[in-house]
Amino acid sequence: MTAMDAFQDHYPDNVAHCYGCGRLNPHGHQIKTIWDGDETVTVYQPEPFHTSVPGFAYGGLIASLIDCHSTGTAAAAMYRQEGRDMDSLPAFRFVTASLHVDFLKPTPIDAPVEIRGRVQEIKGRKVVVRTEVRSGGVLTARGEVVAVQMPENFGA
Ligand SMILES: CCCCCCCCCCCCCC(=O)SCCNC(=O)CCNC(=O)[C@H](O)C(C)(C)COP(=O)(O)OP(=O)(O)OC[C@H]1O[C@@H](n2cnc3c(N)ncnc32)[C@H](O)[C@@H]1OP(=O)(O)O
Repeated sequence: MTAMDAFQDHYPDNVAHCYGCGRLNPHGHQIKTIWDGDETVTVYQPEPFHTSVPGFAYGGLIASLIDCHSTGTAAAAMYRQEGRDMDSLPAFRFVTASLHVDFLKPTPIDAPVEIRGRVQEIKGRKVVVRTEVRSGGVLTARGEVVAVQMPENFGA
């Protein structure tokens, strides 16, 4: 896999500024998510400034990674279901309707974090994604996101 295979590299410029996943946001996490069979995978290295308790990552960072991993997974899953390339139009754009996180153990800050996602449900404009977060192979958090296709009048 090359970096250009990441879902986020296919986001149109007008939705590529998200703090978690936008490749055009120089201050953001710029996560990169790919397929691994029926699962999706993101690997992210926390920075020292993401600290909560010294030695461990801030929970908001973990939530943010789960969030954007899941909205990316939702878009990719919809393209896959339709048998379409992620660059094809019209674009499937998803926003977060609901984000649930269970923090099971502290997540070390000095090792890469791996997030794996699975699509639980696709129904109309809604995709439910479940995720597991691991550090050094240890499960530290679980997430569930309800992602909904962005309406034309988003924010109106
Ligand atoms: C190449 C790919 C391109 C990809 C582009 C990527 C873009 C990158 C962007 C990065 C983003 C990064 C992430 C971010 O940070 S996104 C920023 C944070 N999120 C927002 O600002 C979203 C704000 N909310 C809204 O705009 C609306 O509420 C939305 C659009 C979400 C739904 O309002 P809408 O009127 O459209 O929905 P509906 O009523 O027709 O319902 C539809 C279905 O959804 C279900 N539902 C709704 N709400 C909830 C809820 N709270 N819990 C559980 N389920 C909920 C509902 O039951 C129904 O399901 P069902 O009953 O049919 O089963």
